[in-house]
Amino acid sequence: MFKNITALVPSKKKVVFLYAFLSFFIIFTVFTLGLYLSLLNDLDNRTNVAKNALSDRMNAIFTELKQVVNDSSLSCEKADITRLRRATFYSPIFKEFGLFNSEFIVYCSNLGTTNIKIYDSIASRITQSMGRKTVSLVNSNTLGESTFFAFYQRDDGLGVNGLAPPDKIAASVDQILLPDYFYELTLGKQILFSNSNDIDSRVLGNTEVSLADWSMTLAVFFPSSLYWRHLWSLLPFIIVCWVLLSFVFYVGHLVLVYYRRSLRHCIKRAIKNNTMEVHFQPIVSLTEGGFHEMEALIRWNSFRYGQVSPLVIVDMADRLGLIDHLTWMVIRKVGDFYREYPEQLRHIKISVNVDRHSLLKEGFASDLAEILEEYPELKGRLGLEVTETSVLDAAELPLMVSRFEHIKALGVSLSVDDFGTGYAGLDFLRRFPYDTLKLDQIFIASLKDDQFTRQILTSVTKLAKELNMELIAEGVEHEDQLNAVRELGVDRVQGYYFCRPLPKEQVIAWFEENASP
Ligand SMILES: Nc1nc2c(ncn2[C@@H]2O[C@H](COP(=O)(O)O[C@H]3[C@@H](O)[C@H](n4cnc5c(=O)[nH]c(N)nc54)O[C@@H]3COP(=O)(O)O)[C@@H](O)[C@H]2O)c(=O)[nH]1
Repeated sequence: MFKNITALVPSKKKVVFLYAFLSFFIIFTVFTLGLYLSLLNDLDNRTNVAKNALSDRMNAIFTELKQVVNDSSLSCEKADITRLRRATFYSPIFKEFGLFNSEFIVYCSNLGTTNIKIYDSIASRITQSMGRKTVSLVNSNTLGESTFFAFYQRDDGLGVNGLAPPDKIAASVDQILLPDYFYELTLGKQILFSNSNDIDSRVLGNTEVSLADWSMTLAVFFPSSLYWRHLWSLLPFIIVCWVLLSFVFYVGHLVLVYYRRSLRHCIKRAIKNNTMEVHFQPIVSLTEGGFHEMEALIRWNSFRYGQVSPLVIVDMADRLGLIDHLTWMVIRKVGDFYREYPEQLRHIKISVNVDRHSLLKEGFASDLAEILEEYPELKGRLGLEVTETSVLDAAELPLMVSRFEHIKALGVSLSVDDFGTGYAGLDFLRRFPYDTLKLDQIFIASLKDDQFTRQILTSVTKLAKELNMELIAEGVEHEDQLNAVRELGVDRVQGYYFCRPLPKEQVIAWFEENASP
């Protein structure tokens, strides 16, 4: 048995390993997934910032073009060329400026006089655009490759174009996205700038934004190398969190183990799992010389705490709000006892201890009625022993009387337990329709030698007889006590003198041994 139980309890090494594994799994999942989501979020944010920067750059480009055209005229004199050269020199973006007329002929550039016709497609885009501005990728004579051109035309037909290397446009995006992300900037269907061919690993995510005014699209890619780099840099932090979480789990485990081993938790579990036992103590009738009654008493042998006193069980059950559970458990066990030994218990009444506060509860009598339905063998044979542990207030008195009537109507008898130690006085007896009065063992112990106790018990016995109540003397341990009780005229006796509370099989054996021939 012990071997089996200890085999079920994991060793400290196993527990530590389990929590270390569990916390590693949690920390690893949280960090890997969290990092992935946060980088995706960063990708979106930075792409939007890059889009705004690109938009600002485009606005700056046209502010510059407007400045150039406002300083220019339709001539291409030396002074005009010098002005264009100076503008090129000071421009952070443009490498060349050209002036064009209303026929879209570029007649002057910072290199000198020219006569280049702007493509019709571009010319029509300029005329159709809002504010007469457009951008395009055109093959440049100067650079000998496809490059970026921006066009602006004033209302009077004088226009300016500016040539800029694509990387100057992309510089605004570079500052925001590099070195983490790769991107591709397209103008219409042509690629203006791209470093996506340099992607060194798998792409884990991508996002795309467009600047509709300029037909530009910015596609940004999130490479797995970025993810692994970040994860690697988080490693010390991951390890610290792993150790901390393992520690928290382990401490939580110790607290849980401590709680589960506490008496409070063990009692709670035993009541809920119905693992407590009930012992039975016979009550002997002196005149009839037999026994027709027993008291059911809770017993619990805890694996951890050994034999636990019923006083502790009852007190704890009360504090845990499980006192009614306990009562129903005992009553059901009494019902099971009747079912198991129908013959031997045919004429035996069994009483169960009940907390007075339980009786006052609204649902008590109906719950009791349900149990009586479940166990018909209890009808007419079940008794409840109530200890008066506190004074009843004005509101409780009539309530208690009605509860008593309800319970008695179910065929259940009622006894005052421990009479003389609680709040049950003589006046109390007159008010409540108890069937039996149990004299507390403290009185029985001093009955033989104490004149005062004898006088009290004589009056109580007299009153009980007047009220038609049965009397039981509790705690009779010795013959002289038995004689004193007999002299008092008490008929029923419970005590170690006759029998201690016994498990069901033993009490049946005791009955069989002590049955009158
Ligand atoms: N609400 C519930 N209360 C219960 C239940 N089971 C028990 N109890 C109450 O716990 C108190 C202690 O009970 P226990 O230790 O079982 O003691 C009982 C007897 O064993 C003891 N007894 C009987 N004869 C003698 C004797 O000759 N000498 C001696 N020293 N003790 C003896 O008396 C106790 C019975 O008391 P009572 O109930 O007042 O008749 C006790 O208050 C129980 O009521 C339960 O299921 N529910």
